[in-house]
Amino acid sequence: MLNGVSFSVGEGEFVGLIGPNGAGKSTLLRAALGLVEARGEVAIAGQNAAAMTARERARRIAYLPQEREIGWPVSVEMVVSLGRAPHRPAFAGLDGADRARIENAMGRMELEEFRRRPATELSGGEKARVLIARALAQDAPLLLADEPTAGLDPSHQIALMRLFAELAGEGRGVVASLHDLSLAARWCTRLVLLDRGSIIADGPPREVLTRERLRSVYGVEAHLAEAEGGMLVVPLDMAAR
Ligand SMILES: Nc1ncnc2c1ncn2[C@@H]1O[C@H](COP(=O)(O)OP(=O)(O)OP(=O)(O)O)[C@@H](O)[C@H]1O
Repeated sequence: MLNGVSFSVGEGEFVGLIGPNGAGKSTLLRAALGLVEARGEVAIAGQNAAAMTARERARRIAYLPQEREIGWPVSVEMVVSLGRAPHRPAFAGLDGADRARIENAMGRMELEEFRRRPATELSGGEKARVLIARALAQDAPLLLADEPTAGLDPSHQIALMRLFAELAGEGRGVVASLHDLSLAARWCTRLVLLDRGSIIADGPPREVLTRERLRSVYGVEAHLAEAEGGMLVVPLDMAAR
């Protein structure tokens, strides 16, 4: 459940949605997509999202769900190409521009060598990259990603955060829920901290991530440090109750 949550994402912002398990991060992303009933209004570029068709919304918002299941043993290339569906008339084939976007998305996620493999036969992290590539192929101005780094190795985690920062730099809005606070602090332009369905803090990473907040919201003692490229947040132990 969310209580009176209100926030907006501007072009060029890479927002990290952080907070403990059950804080409401997924619910907030799903409410923005109209997947859960929400009292209130979701506007995209000033237009009411509830009044849009699913196709119209999908052209404006790409979504990476938390679940990484791929139901059918279709090829990686086929899964990624589904990202173009909202842009094509029903039953129409892919045109050159669609193919270029699919290739670009697969290249960015380093999936070329997997293109003919059944997506169901990949490892957990590889599947995650396929689903991220599908969301990239959707080429929407707003990208909502639910725990996009879950299951990725350190190199692919950094590559993903770098890519999302680049997408924001190109003028898109990116919102990603994250549990790795160092990744969030180093790559996001802004953090929104949720706890029990409410926004506790919203601002630049250094302002949001304080030792006191990590103690009161996450219940952990953490070491905060500066390192090359930004802040480090290392949870050390449970906070004393
Ligand atoms: N379909 C649902 N029906 C009822 N309650 C739900 C449903 N989905 C989630 N909730 C509840 O809403 C709250 C927020 O859940 P949500 O999945 O948004 O948390 P989260 O911050 O994404 O957590 P996590 O870090 O564990 O993924 C939780 O208390 C959860 O039990």
